[in-house]
Amino acid sequence: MAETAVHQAPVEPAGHAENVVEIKGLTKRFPPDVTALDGVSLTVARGSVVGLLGHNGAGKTTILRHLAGLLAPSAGTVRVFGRDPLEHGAWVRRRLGMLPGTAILDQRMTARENLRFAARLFDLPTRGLEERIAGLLTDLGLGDRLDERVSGYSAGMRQRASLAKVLLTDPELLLLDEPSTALDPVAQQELRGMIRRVSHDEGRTVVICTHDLAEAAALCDTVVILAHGRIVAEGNPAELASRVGHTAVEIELDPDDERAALAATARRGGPGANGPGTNGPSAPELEGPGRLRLQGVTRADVPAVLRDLVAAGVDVYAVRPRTGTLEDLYLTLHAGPARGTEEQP
Ligand SMILES: Nc1ncnc2c1ncn2[C@@H]1O[C@H](COP(=O)(O)OP(=O)(O)OP(=O)(O)O)[C@@H](O)[C@H]1O
Repeated sequence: MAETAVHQAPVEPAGHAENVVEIKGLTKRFPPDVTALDGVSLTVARGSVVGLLGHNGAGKTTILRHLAGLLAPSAGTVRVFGRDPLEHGAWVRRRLGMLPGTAILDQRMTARENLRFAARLFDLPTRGLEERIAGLLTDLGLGDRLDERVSGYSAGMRQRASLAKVLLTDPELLLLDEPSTALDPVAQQELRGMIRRVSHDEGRTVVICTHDLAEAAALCDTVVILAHGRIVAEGNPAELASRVGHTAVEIELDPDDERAALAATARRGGPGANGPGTNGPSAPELEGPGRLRLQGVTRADVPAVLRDLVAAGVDVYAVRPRTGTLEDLYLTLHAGPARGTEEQP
């Protein structure tokens, strides 16, 4: 995509602040009684890819809307390229590209026409524009479909054309709101590859909201897990997954012995057994016929677990420790109390 960048619009660079985004104590209340964000502090380093993860309603999109200067904080501060996006809305928006969850293409136009129209709205210079539009769409795999109406595109093609439109202004910061929702696995994979290219290869900073933990693990340098408008965990995906550690054990046994095995292992584990800050499920679970999973059990507990099983007359065929994943941490963190019932920090 580097060859298309030479035709970029002459926007004065945003400066070299190390953190492209700095959010401090951001709280957002919507009347009458919704607290969408509750004291969120977050920095996004230049060139990094940060994923915002969380259930529906956790506050992810509300963060993006503050970054784009579309919402005013109830409390706290937001800085993008060192400036307040409310005060310097046009300046900030000129340097960021937002792919919202909603459609941004006119279905009646072709992809090429959509980008030409956007270029006029953004007042981009016409010199080299046609080559840039064709180059962007080609780079995003739409080279042979440029002149087809968007209404005939698949969901994956529409998302790629939308990304091309967002990249038209050569933004330094990309805000992507669940870009691969509703895409099939192949289209998701393709879009992910393209996001990786425009972020890591081209050095853009990216904030991406996603429900897809595999996507977060594959794309993000840092993952921020939100629950009820607060950050509950933050770190790089591998580091976060390792917090869960080898705290689960999978036991293969005779399916006829499942009930006895559940009874024999029921007292193992317990709240907090998964490590500091976690309160995950600890009851034994059947993962499939003859496959029992014990959460909150470490390697050191295995001999005692086996003794219990043998005493209960259970035939054990195999015991495997299970490495923690980002998904384990996410599920563990979200097993916490519902909004409004949690303890205040
Ligand atoms: N304009 C608004 N008026 C009232 N409540 C709002 C408004 N915008 C968002 N909310 C509420 O704020 C909370 C956070 O919403 P937000 O859209 O940020 O969540 P999200 O994490 O992006 O969820 P999703 O994954 O469903 O997109 C929700 O309870 C939502 O209903």
